[in-house]
Amino acid sequence: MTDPLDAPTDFTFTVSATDGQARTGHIAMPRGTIRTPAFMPVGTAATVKAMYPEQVRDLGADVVLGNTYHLMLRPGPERMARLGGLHRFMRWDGPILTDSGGFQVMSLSALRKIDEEGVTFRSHIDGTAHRMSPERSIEIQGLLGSDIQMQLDECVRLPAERAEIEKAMRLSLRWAERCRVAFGEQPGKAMFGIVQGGDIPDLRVESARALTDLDLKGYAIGGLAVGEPQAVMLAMIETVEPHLPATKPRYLMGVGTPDDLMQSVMRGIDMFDCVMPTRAGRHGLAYTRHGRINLRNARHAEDTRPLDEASACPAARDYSRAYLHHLVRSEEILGMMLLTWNNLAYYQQLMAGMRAAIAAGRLADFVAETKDGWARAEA
Ligand SMILES: CNc1nc2cc(C(N)=O)ccc2[nH]1
Repeated sequence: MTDPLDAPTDFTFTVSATDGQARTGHIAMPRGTIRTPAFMPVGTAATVKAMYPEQVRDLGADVVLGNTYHLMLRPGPERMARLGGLHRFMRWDGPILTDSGGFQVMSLSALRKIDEEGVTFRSHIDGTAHRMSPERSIEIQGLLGSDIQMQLDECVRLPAERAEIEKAMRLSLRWAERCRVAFGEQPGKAMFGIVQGGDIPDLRVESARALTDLDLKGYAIGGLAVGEPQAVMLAMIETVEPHLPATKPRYLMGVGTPDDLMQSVMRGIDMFDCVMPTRAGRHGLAYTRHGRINLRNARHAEDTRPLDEASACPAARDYSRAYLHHLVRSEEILGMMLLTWNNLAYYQQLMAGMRAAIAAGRLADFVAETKDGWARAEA
């Protein structure tokens, strides 16, 4: 938390160095500074699962993501506001980015219907009916106390026909304008638009150009990491990037693996969120400098080495693989906690490494060295 006396009053993005298409810099906001490229741990239901907020901060995260769909269903936006907002509720005093809820309505709820006005759906928790318009999504994100709010959009799973992708992209553009009006002027906060258009280049360009005309504070690339190969995802980033303002942050939603992050940073992405490190940790998978390790595998049963003796993270440095294997096989809660801690620490170390490499003009070397470390998997 920056000193209130000199905390910025607005949302400003500064690029301090570039290396090819890659950028490093920071977003200054009243609640704190976000170093970019940034990875945002996902705090779905007001918690980064299996982590204390102090740990999330200590491992280098500047910003966390809250899921509007989950929080609007439980505890509810008006109750969250009465309790002082999401920051106080979950004891996170840095910036919080909230998604609009649209993606999770489509992926989690039953009986959902989309029309011009918004989306109607039933809660996956208790089956109650809910309706969310662009205006209500922004209102909910405001009640939560969100610092960076996302427009309501329609994300189409791939593969899909052009007609379906085009219809959803144009609806999302109309909803972007409604969200901009609903958000109004909130100094120190931001609303990001979301580029849609599936895997169709001309629709991606149309979406990016139309959103740029709205002069928003940041631009997300949505509609990816929805079943397409990495090559298609990267091609869409390359298609969209030239049509987004270089002076605004670019946020790639729902991405990704460590390799996805590096390939996307090289193509000009500044912000990421993904459940991969936290979800994988709960399933016994560890991301390390030596590649991904499945601790459920019997080969770790008597391996006294830690995951990474050179890591600054105690979960990676101080516990044997044999112990982690035992915890995972025994389905002990501590196994989920330690591997989640390790994975988030690795993701933040990767982002910090890329920020430094871009500043030094050696991102390509950093990427090659990182991939070489994964390839030299230990015996
Ligand atoms: C895990 N993949 C993923 N793709 C996403 C797309 C969106 C979107 N709004 O297009 C949001 C969240 C997403 N998560």
